[in-house]
Amino acid sequence: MLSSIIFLRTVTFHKLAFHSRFKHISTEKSVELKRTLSTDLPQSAPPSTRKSFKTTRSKLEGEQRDLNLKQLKSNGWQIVDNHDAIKKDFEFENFNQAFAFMTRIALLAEKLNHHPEWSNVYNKVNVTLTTHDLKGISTYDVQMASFMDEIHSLHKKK
Ligand SMILES: C[C@H](O)[C@H](O)[C@H]1CNC2=NC(N)=NC(=O)C2=N1
Repeated sequence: MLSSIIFLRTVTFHKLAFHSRFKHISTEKSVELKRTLSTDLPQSAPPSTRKSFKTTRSKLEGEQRDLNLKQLKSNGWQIVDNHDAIKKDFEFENFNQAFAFMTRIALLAEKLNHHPEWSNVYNKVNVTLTTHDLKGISTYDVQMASFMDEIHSLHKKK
């Protein structure tokens, strides 16, 4: 009788110890993972871009197009001749940083169902953005470009 009580107390103690240790790690890790994988723009991003992911997808035309392309050009984006797209080459400290950038963008691409045309060689990522369904540059391309510039500013070559 006594031995079974001692046995049960021991088992209970180890269970509680395991749970609290595992729970601590999982909470900490899950918070870190959430932050790393977030597709929300960092707090440093201009408030306007943070809200813009809620907008619908529409092809840029007229004055809206001119204003947005002017802003993108000032951030180093170029218009691709022969097809309505924007492009930019990003450089990072190393491959790890380049891949971390691509991982963040990939999560946004899946969230928006809007995917970049891109290539990566070591610490460089070359990006072209256009909206195939609309055969041109859309609001999603502008939002993705802004997000790329914001994430690049966190990882870029010092
Ligand atoms: C079927 C799928 O939803 C569509 O092809 C999506 C996927 N990702 C996309 N990405 C881009 N850049 N343009 C699109 O038009 C597009 N369309």
